[in-house]
Amino acid sequence: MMNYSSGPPETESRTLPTPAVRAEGLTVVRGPRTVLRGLDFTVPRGQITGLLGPSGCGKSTLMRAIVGTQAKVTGTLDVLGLSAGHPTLRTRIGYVTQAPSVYDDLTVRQNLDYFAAILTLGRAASARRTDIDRVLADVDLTTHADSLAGNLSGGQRSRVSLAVALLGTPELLILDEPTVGLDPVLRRDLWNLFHDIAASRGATLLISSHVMDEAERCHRLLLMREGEILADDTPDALRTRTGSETVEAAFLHLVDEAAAAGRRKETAR
Ligand SMILES: Nc1ncnc2c1ncn2[C@@H]1O[C@H](COP(=O)(O)OP(=O)(O)OP(=O)(O)O)[C@@H](O)[C@H]1O
Repeated sequence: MMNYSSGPPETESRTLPTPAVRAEGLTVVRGPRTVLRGLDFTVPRGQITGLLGPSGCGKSTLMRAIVGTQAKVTGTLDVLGLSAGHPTLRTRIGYVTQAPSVYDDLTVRQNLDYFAAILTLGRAASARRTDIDRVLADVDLTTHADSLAGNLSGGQRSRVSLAVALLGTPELLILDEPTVGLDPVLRRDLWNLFHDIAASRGATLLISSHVMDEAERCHRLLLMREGEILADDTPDALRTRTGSETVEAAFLHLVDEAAAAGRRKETAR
């Protein structure tokens, strides 16, 4: 079983003053529904934190709140020591949504140049080119730089989206289900890339997934269900605490535990 719970990122997080994300009583209302209910958690710096839970539990909503694009957010939500949505966070956070934001009729390099120009208005083309060459190498797409995005495979398109997010050398990367629909080899390659990014530049990655086996690849986990955090721990600690072989079994154990606690509360009324 993979174990990413020890090593340099842990050491780094202990020496840095503030967590990458700190939430207290975080609540989000969407339409008539309270989608996130009073969440308390932190995301440590320099590590990969997996945000896992079933479809519809509120992962994307939480990510949007952290990035600052979600309305009706109450409670405390600090990101890199500032209030979520603070204008100076714009270049310090990279965000990849579920739908790859790539223009099919542009080449990979043209896509990156377009987003680089938006990110820092008025920047010289030669400076943009340096950044573009760097992120192309980061995601291993240098040889596809002049291919039309529309002709790329699903995994390659995901890597173009990731390259866009890496343009500003972000301290915090928020990746919403980046491996969905990819084959096992591409998924493994992308996870290796995420670990490279965390290790080589000390970046913090918050990665959502509803595939529980991806949990084993994270340093820490936030397990969510129905708008609440069920657990905030390392994969090892979760397995040990619940006496489970896998994070999936630990998750199911916690779901049963929460349901039993709910029933006890009802009976006591
Ligand atoms: N615009 C909206 N108005 C009202 N409710 C919404 C809106 N968008 C999403 N929701 C609800 O908010 C809840 C959380 O949605 P969210 O997309 O955050 O979940 P998720 O865990 O990311 O799901 P998935 O894994 O399927 O992407 C869902 O129950 C959804 O129906």
